[in-house]
Amino acid sequence: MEIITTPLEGCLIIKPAVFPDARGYFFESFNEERFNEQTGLKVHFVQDNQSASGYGVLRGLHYQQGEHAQAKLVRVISGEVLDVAVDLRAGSATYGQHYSVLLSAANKLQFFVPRGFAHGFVVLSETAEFFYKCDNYYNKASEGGLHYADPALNIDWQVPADQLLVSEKDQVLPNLDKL
Ligand SMILES: Cc1cn([C@H]2C[C@H](O)[C@@H](COP(=O)(O)OP(=O)(O)O[C@H]3O[C@@H](C)C(=O)[C@@H](O)[C@H]3O)O2)c(=O)[nH]c1=O
Repeated sequence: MEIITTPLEGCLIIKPAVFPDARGYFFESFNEERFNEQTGLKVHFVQDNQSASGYGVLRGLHYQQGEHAQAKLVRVISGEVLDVAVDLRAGSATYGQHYSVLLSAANKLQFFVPRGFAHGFVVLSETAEFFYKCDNYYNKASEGGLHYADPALNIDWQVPADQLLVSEKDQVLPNLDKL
């Protein structure tokens, strides 16, 4: 497993060690001891989530506030998505900046998004199944979000605007300057 740092401190790309053979492939999709040893973190995930979406579905940008904040380890089981993290850590040198990474069933990359970030993704393939671990439980009352098309974020979602499918909840999320 390889850890690749990104320009946003704490956001990490994880490249698993894959063992292909005549039958197919094998890899450890998560090993807590190895993950914490190689990242230097002490993360303990308590909830796994999975969603399925069609082309152009954009989920985000989401976070949970305060004591309910979540770090996420995300990956794609089928298809391909553009995954995005936005730095919302007060006082961070990269506050308001985002990082995007292509995650697919083919590249098997995982993306670690620390607490203090908003997270979202858009589906680039016909369909995609998305799987992620969270280090804190879902808490509806503490949900927060940021509008995906906020000009201040300037995120290139790689899907034409008229082909995006966004939930009603996500369509009315505020821009960064209203947080
Ligand atoms: C996130 C979540 C949702 N739900 C419920 C609430 C709702 O009825 C239904 C769908 O919820 P949402 O519309 O919020 O699902 P979705 O838009 O897929 O939300 C997710 O988006 C990505 C980008 C993230 O980063 C996640 O943390 C999460 O916020 O599932 C849970 O029961 N547990 C959970 O952990």
